[in-house]
Amino acid sequence: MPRFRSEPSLAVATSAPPATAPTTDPGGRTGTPSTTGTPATGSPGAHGPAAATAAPPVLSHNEWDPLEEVVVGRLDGATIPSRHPAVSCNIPPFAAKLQGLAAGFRYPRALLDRAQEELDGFIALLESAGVTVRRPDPVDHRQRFSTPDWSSHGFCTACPRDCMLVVGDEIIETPMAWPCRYFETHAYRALLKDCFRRGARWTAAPRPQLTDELFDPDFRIPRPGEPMRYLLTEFEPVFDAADFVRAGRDLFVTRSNVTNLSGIEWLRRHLGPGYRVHEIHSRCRTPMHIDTTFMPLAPGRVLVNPEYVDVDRLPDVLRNWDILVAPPPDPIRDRLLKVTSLCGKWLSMNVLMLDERRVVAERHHTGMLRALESWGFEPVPCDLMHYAPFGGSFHCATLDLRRRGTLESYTD
Ligand SMILES: NC(=[NH2+])NCCC[C@H](N)C(=O)O
Repeated sequence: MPRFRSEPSLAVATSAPPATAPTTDPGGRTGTPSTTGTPATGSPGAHGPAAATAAPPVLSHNEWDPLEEVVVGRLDGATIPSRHPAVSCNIPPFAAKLQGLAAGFRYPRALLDRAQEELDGFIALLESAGVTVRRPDPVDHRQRFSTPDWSSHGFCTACPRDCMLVVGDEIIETPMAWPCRYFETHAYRALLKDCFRRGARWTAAPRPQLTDELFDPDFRIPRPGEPMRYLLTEFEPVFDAADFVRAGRDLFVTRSNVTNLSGIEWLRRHLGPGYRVHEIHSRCRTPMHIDTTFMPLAPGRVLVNPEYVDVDRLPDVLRNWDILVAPPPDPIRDRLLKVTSLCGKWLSMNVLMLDERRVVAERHHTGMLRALESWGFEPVPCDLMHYAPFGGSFHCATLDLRRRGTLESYTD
């Protein structure tokens, strides 16, 4: 039976100031042989360029090992998404109206400037913590593109978390359901090719057709109390990377309006018997992306959204985990932000772990900062609230390329 509201001490390596290397390089049963993290561990300059020659370009097994290199999104060229049922059913109703009117236009300066200022601060914070920051190339997302079946404008590259999934030393481009995101990974081609050249495994899931057969024409958002419904059919596999989170050999996924069961099955088969993929049922009626619902923060510790997750229905593998119930988000009063956010209020949960103690969290959400502290984490407050019109916060805005650690099972 899961325990609730754990005491601070559990499962956190209680050593050392967080900036130093972890005391144990968890003497794992099953490290990936070619990539044992040992050489760089403990050397003072392990984060810096000096270590770059030895470091594998892509290696990240979970959401909490010490972060060494990360991709951070970019706002340049951001364009209001083209009209599509997969877009409008996943964003708050008022923002959906505005989006319908302004589709294909650039985001207004008023939204860009304040988000950019916060993004710059976030990047500075990561760099000051010794993390190498990589960026996508700037792209003009107003450009139209087409396939034989449809055409669309682009969207933006604010959220690298959504279009690429890192599992161990592999980086997977995911088959996204929003037509406006079809070519999103092109902004990362220079980065991907560089990682490939230096030894990463680079994969793209089968490119979806995104024709009408994928979208249920009778779909409407279920009312409270009605059974859950999803926009997507099983016409072909689609998924966003951000519907998955990683905890070593276990991955957790939410089925959503951008991730269908075929998409989950594709990834399960692709990863093979070395991994287990567990579904987390979300009660969110417009589900899209797991990282405001279920966020593993440390070995055996997961932050859950009490509105979306029924803690009594979590997969059995979590029975020995600490279930940390997220406190209510602090209300957002800024009207412009409220009507333009593409996200719900639970972005307070969208935190980024620097290691299994230090957690970058939104300065505005004081309830969350306090809760993290009471659970024994060290919150690092930062501002990124005005990024919400572009699709997320700290977790969405990043993609960890390298975290120092080995492949472990945390559920046995
Ligand atoms: N990786 C992301 N872009 N996550 C954003 C999660 C947004 C989520 N649909 C919400 O509204 O709360």
